[in-house]
Order: sequence, then C-alpha cells, then structure tokens
Amino acid sequence: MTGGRPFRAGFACLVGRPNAGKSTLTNALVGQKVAITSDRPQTTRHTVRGIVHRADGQVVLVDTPGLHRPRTLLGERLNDLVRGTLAEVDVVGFCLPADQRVGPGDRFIAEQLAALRPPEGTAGASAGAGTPVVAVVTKADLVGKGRLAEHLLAVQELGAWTDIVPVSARSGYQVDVLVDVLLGLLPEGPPLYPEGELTDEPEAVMVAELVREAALEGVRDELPHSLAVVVEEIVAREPREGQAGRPPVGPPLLDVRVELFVERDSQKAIVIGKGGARLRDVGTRARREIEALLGAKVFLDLHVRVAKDWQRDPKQLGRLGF
Ligand SMILES: Nc1nc2c(ncn2[C@@H]2O[C@H](COP(=O)(O)OP(=O)(O)OP(=O)(O)O)[C@@H](O)[C@H]2O)c(=O)[nH]1
Repeated sequence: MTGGRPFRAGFACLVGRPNAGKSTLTNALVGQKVAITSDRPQTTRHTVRGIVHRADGQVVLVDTPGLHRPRTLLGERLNDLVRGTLAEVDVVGFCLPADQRVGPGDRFIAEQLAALRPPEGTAGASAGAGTPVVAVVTKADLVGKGRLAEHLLAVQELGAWTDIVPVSARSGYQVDVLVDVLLGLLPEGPPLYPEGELTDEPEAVMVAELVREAALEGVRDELPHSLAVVVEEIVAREPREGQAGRPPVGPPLLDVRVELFVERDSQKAIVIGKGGARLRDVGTRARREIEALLGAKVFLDLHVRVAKDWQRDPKQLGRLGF
C-alpha cells in the first residue's frame, strides 16, 4: 500500500496500426530503449515487454506487431500472436496517431477489440467483464489543440473505450497520466517482476532487432518485409591475460554472430552494397547499439543469406523464429 492505495500489477498491451507510435510510447513509458522504432511500418516482429515500475504499481507492457489484415502467412502468424496476446492481458491501449485521421485500419482494429468484450446483454457484459480498452491518442505534439479535439471526438465515436488519453511520447506530455489510467485498470497484487528489470526479452531478440533496424536504414522501400535476422550466437571471449600474472585487462568482449535472411539475390546485393561497403556500415552502426545494450565490447559478425520466399514457407518461418 502507498498512501492508502493498494499496489496493482498486471499486463498491458499496446495495439494500433503500423507506425501508430507503439514502440516509441513503450520506450517513453519504460524510460529506456527496449522496442525498436522506425519510420516504416511493421518493424516490430517480436513481442517485447517493457516494465514500468512505480511506487503504487507495476505495468508489464507487451508491445505487439501492428495488427493488420493478413496478406502472407507471416501476416497471419502475427495476427494470431496479437490476438493471443490481447486475450491474456489485463488492459489494452489502442494507439491512434493524432496526426492522421481515423481510417479503415483503425476501424478494423476497433472491430477486433470489440470482439474481446462479451456480447451485449450477457451477464459478463453487465458486470463490465472483458478486457478494458483505453484509447491512446499518440503524437499529440504534432497537431494543434483544435485538431486534437476533433480527433478525440472521432476516436470517441469509434468504439466503447474505458478511457481516452492523448499523449506525446516525444515531449512526454501525459505519459504519466497514461500510466495512472493503465495502473487503475490492473488487478491488485504484488509486483510480477523484481524492481530494476526493464524487459524480459531475451538479449538475442533485442540484438536481432538492432541489426534489422540498421540493415533496413535507407533501403526500406526496396526491402520492406523481406529481411529476417537471426542471432546464431553470443559468446564471451576469453579475457586477455594481464601482464606478469596480473588480472586480465580491458572490458569484456563478446562475439556476436548474426545471419540476415533475404528472399532474392538482388536483395542480398542491396544489403551488402558495393564491395561490401553497406554491410560494413550496417555492422558499425548495429555494433555501437549492441555494445550499449549489452555493456560490453562486441565483435559483430554479419552474414547475408538468401532464403527463398521465407515469408510464405512455414518451415522457414519456424527456423527464423516466427
Ligand atoms: N512527433 C512524434 N513522433 C512520434 C511520436 N511517437 C512516435 N513517433 C514517430 O512515429 C514513427 C512510428 O513510431 P513507432 O513507435 O515505430 O510506431 P509503431 O506503432 O511501433 O510501429 P510498428 O512497429 O510499425 O507497428 C517514428 O518515426 C516515431 O519517431 C510522438 O509522440 N511524437
């Protein structure tokens, strides 16, 4: 109990169409880079959890890939993943960017979310059962007050939300308010994770996301969804011997071996670049981020392979971790 308020803890999930600002908001809520942001849709392939620790509660955030209409097998799997996640969480935050009008993509998600509620007139419905959904109007910093008010009205008409909260992950506007609202909808109970833990995502997945982000930089139009990244291994190198029997010197060094899978030879050429220049560049940028993440010096070994039509092949999807 803090100030008479019971401690609350539970799972929250942010959904929204691609580019709605879910990953950026997750980072703002958690206060550290855990999910990967990009200017392009559908970069969040994995469910990444961030944990918000507060004196009066704990929100375990599950950041899902954008809900979208299935087009390829990969799309279907993502949607299954999303629906499975939604059914398991205590509260859903539905992100709708303020700088874009409510569109068909938002309506599609609103329908999916409505399906989480028990049908009208049933005992469950009257008892308020079902997963509460908070409409989160993201990127509020990008629009003026008038436009924001208009957008809030449009969002209100879109569905039966437990609450509507405008936020800006960029400026920090109302991020705390959103935490308050989410916390209020969680069950009373002890913390689910020890304090200080920000994410339980295996390091390898985060490393893969960093490499994927670096590899897509500047070539997203050519390789939108045709790039999968697998971390083959992360191993510590033997520390260098200290001189004359003194303890080993220098920071720890990790060998990180990563495979990038594309679908066609032409895409492989794009990733590698002329004389391997682009891949070296990708490696340098990714390595810096990985070193920051793992707190160690990293030797990053990148390999590019062609796995034909991996998006449509269940066996390949399994191998690539989907
Ligand atoms: N100005 C502004 N830009 C934002 C804000 N939040 C996110 N963005 C930008 O919007 C773009 C998309 O943000 P993401 O967080 O990657 O969106 P997402 O919903 O996770 O996207 P997917 O991974 O495709 O599902 C990025 O370029 C962000 O920098 C915000 O509060 N203000």
